[in-house]
Amino acid sequence: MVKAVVLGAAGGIGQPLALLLKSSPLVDELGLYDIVNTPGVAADLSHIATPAKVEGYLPPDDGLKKTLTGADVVVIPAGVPRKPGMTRDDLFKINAGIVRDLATGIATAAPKAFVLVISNPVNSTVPIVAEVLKKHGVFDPKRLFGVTTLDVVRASTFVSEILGDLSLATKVTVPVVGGHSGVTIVPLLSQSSHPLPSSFSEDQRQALTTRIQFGGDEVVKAKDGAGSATLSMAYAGAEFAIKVIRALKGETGITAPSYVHLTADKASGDALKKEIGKDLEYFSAPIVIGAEGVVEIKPLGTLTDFEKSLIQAALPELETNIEKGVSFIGSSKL
Ligand SMILES: NC(=O)c1ccc[n+]([C@@H]2O[C@H](COP(=O)([O-])OP(=O)(O)OC[C@H]3O[C@@H](n4cnc5c(N)ncnc54)[C@H](O)[C@@H]3O)[C@@H](O)[C@H]2O)c1
Ligand SMILES: O=C(O)C[C@H](O)C(=O)O
Repeated sequence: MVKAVVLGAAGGIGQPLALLLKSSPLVDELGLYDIVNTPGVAADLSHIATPAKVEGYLPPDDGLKKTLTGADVVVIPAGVPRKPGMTRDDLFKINAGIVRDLATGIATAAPKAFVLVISNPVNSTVPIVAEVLKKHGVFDPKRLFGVTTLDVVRASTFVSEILGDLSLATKVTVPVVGGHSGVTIVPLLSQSSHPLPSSFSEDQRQALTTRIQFGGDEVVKAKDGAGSATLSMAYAGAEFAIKVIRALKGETGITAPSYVHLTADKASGDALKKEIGKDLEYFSAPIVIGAEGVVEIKPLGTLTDFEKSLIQAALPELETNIEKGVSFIGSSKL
């Protein structure tokens, strides 16, 4: 039996994500929580002829606790999205408190659940969840995941566009490492499963890298004040959540990208710190997931000089973002 929960389930990401989870035969129970509209979303989804039993709760009457009780996987897309001109870090002011409060609920009602954080700024919200769980004495770094799948989905799509064959998009894999904001998003195009054409110039490589790093801004601009990526994020979030559920159910060797605490697997986490030359607490990389959570953080491997420079450019911002999340909980009363 697998119970999946979406916190922020009535939102732009939450609704299509809940739909995709309800569509999966791997989900037996689906708990939906938001500050608005979840009874309606749950009633609507509950008519779909798939096995998952759906329930929706609002804050009154211990709604968060009721949603989380028995959860195996909790996905968090709660919080405000960007408008044009904003950075993800600009969302910290509002989203940090939302994520803190939801993490407090998880710490008490579902301390063993796998927690998948979508809310931005991911580089800081993941540390916030970790610090809350630590304060409650229930932090297991193997079970906490920042969702960076959308960066990898974008890289697959953009590379397959360049290869002139969108049908390749589901087959092309490009590791994207670092974090989830601007320059902290580091695509490793040299490791693409489908190499770029040999005629591809350095300028084109730079432009493609920038497009992957700032893909989110493309959507924010196109939505023109109405929010950021929701549908592609729901697709990516469901892809990641389903992989986690398959691992929970005992499937081995599942690999997925995620922004994780580097003690989640000490040996490979330490090796990665050596590769990047910095003692960072969190980093995004392809990871192997098992029934207990993170099994291994994959090494970056051989990088081009350009990719090495991208990693170096990412580190200061990542460090600042992590510290901001950690100190927010350090100073807050739970
Ligand atoms: N990790 C990624 O790759 C990625 C991609 C896209 C968007 N995001 C982020 O996801 C978040 C949500 O984006 P969206 O477009 O769905 O926004 P949205 O405004 O459409 O939906 C957010 C939902 O969160 C709910 N919410 C607010 N406070 C809450 C609380 N305390 N408890 C429960 N629910 C609460 C709102 O009622 C709303 O339904 C944003 O922070 C956005 O930046 C991350
Ligand atoms: O760009 C955003 O603010 C949303 C999300 O992080 C994305 O990458 O699309």
